[in-house]
Amino acid sequence: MAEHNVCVELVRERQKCTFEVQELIHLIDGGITATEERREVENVVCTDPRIKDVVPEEYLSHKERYENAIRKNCILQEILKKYTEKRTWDNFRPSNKYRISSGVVKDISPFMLHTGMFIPTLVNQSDDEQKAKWVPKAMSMEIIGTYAQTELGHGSFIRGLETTATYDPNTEEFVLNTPNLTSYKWWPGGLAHTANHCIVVAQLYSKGQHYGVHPFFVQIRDIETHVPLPGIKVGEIGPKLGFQTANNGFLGFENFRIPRRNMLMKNAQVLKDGTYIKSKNDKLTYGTMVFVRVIILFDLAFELSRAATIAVRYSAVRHQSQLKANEPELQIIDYVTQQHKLFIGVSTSHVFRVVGLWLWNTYVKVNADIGKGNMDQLPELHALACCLKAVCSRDAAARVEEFRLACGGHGFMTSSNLPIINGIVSASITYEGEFSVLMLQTARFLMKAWNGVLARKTLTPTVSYLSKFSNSDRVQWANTTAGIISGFQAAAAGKTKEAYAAIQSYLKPGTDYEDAWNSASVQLVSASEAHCRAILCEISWSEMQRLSKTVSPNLGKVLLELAELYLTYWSLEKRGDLLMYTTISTADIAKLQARYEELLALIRPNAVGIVDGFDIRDEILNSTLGAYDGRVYERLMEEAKKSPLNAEPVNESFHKYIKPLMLKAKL
Ligand SMILES: CCC/C=C/C(=O)SCCNC(=O)CCNC(=O)[C@H](O)C(C)(C)COP(=O)([O-])OP(=O)([O-])OC[C@H]1O[C@@H](n2cnc3c(N)ncnc32)[C@H](O)[C@@H]1OP(=O)([O-])[O-]
Ligand SMILES: Cc1cc2nc3c(=O)[nH]c(=O)nc-3n(C[C@H](O)[C@H](O)[C@H](O)COP(=O)(O)OP(=O)(O)OC[C@H]3O[C@@H](n4cnc5c(N)ncnc54)[C@H](O)[C@@H]3O)c2cc1C
Repeated sequence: MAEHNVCVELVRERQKCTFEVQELIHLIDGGITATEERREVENVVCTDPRIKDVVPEEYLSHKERYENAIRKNCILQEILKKYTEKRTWDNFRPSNKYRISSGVVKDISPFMLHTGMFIPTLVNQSDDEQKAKWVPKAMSMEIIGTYAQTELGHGSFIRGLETTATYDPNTEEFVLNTPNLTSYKWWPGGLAHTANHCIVVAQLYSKGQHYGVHPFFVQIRDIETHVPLPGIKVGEIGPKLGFQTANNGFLGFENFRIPRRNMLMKNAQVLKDGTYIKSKNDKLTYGTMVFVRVIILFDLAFELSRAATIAVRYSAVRHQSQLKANEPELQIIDYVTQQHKLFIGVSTSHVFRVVGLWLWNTYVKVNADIGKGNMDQLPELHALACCLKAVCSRDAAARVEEFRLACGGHGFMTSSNLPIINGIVSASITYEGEFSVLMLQTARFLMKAWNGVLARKTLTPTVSYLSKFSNSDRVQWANTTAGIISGFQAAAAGKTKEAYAAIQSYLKPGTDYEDAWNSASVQLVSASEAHCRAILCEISWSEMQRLSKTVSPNLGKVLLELAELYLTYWSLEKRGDLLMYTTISTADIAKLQARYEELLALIRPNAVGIVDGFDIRDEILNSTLGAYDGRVYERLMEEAKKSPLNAEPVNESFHKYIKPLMLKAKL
């Protein structure tokens, strides 16, 4: 980046920085080589002239926008081939390399579900023979797929799906049907006009018996002509709050036949004669969702880092109002209320990344155990993935909205990119398991764990703290990071105990457990949230502490400040809980508040350096407000001039409508 074009405010901010930004970049990427590899890919893609839009995508019609997204994503796939030649799914791990997609289209890629869910499902749910047949074709994009589970009538309640796959032993085929309107698949990304294959989750019937939902590999369009195959009704579901280029679709089947071996058979099988062989655990069918819930934490960390970069750089460039008479207007980043809006979002991005890595490692370990036939840790992984996905997506959406508000009016401009990021992040609260639904899954686990506490059993690692805080005494508070973590655990234990007690109190004679559960469900969600916050605080603090020891003292100090800010911010937010479940006093809270303000001041001089550490190229930020050089006003005007309305000084609607209206007014 040419430093001479950079605005004076950002030059000054960068001079103030107390740590080596490159070191932070390498830490986030996972090493120097990873940074170099990522930058190489980004450089090749972002400098390809075919990728640059002449007309910004938001001015295109819905149809043009999709076509443009497809054109550019095909170029991306072509370029990426060179870099992913040696890649097999076995060596997959979350990486910053994949964020290049945001440098190609501002909104979501129509191929997102192909890589994000179609391939992972083929890899994790097919038997070896199926894998060998399908995975290479999917990896090379010889076939393009999606994941079709949700229907018009059911999304959360998977057992309620209505699409049927009925086995016909005479032809050794499954017959797929969507018997009514509500059984139409609805939502899958890329399903409408992009994919020629999909994983269809359908109710399995064989020999007159119903065996629940199972995944099937289904070709829906002709490979050559792309025309939907006979018996397939497919189309697009229309514009949404975001995800405009994701090509979400609907899909119906009318006696559509697929070979028996198109049922994904790693876990359960249907033999030629229709005999059903049960899976070791029927929840393994839900495996792709667990995988994606884990990966979502990295996506959220990335989207937060984009929004943070935009809002922090803009706040350093923007001047507004005088703090003291006769003095220049302040950079808005110097208002402490602005720092309060910004820095927690910056720190949250780091927290999600490090907790995401911890969750990923847990996922890999549990999956390896499952491979050896040991399912013991699956419930704990499921409970963790559910609450972390739910809480982190909701927090990320709140932080992105705060970043948008922190940019005042300009944050409302599409050209700031904050509205598009907002759409992307808010969708994640709903997809892959809706917030409350997932929180209640974790609550189920917590209720079982509380039964374990009462029976004095040894609990699994992530809930073992419940035993420690099982009595009614308020926990001794200490104004230290260890004290804060312990306070959050005490709150989680207290809320778990109360939700458990609430269920018991609703369980009067004649009341079903399910009704009592429903009556207590607000408290159950609250217990899940508290449990999740305890995990976020404990894991992020221990991980950031560990990382701080692997870097230079200057960077280590910054990492710890960010981690402590996160803990302190949430202690203040949740002071009510802490007052209920610990001995925290108003004087302790005042000390926390003072420390929080101290941390804002400590982070302030490094704020621009810290977001530079996310190392997000301008083409990936896509923002008039957040570019590296800080030329905010020039960019806003340049982008405004691209409005098609500015192509002519007088729009024809004046002569057609406004002038006649004015003339009529004269009469
Ligand atoms: C880019 C955008 C892409 C988006 C894509 C999508 O959105 S794709 C679409 C994404 N769609 C969604 O995400 C839909 C969200 N909905 C769901 O995932 C499920 O319907 C459900 C989990 C809510 C309920 O399922 P259910 O009615 O079958 O279950 P139940 O409540 O009766 O519990 C029975 C037992 O099973 C356990 N268990 C459950 N799941 C798992 C698991 N994954 N692993 C392990 N275990 C699991 C549970 O803990 C319980 O154990 P317990 O306590 O008895 O020991
Ligand atoms: C942008 C986007 C992309 C998507 N992509 C895909 C895709 O590629 N493939 C795919 O298959 N699906 C996809 N989906 C669908 C998505 O997975 C579902 O929308 C999601 O799982 C929620 O289900 P639902 O829409 O049926 O909501 P509902 O379940 O109808 O939720 C409505 C309300 O009911 C409440 N509710 C429901 N059940 C319970 C309960 N048991 N207890 C308490 N409250 C409850 C919810 O909390 C919510 O407040 C996508 C959705 C979006 C928004």
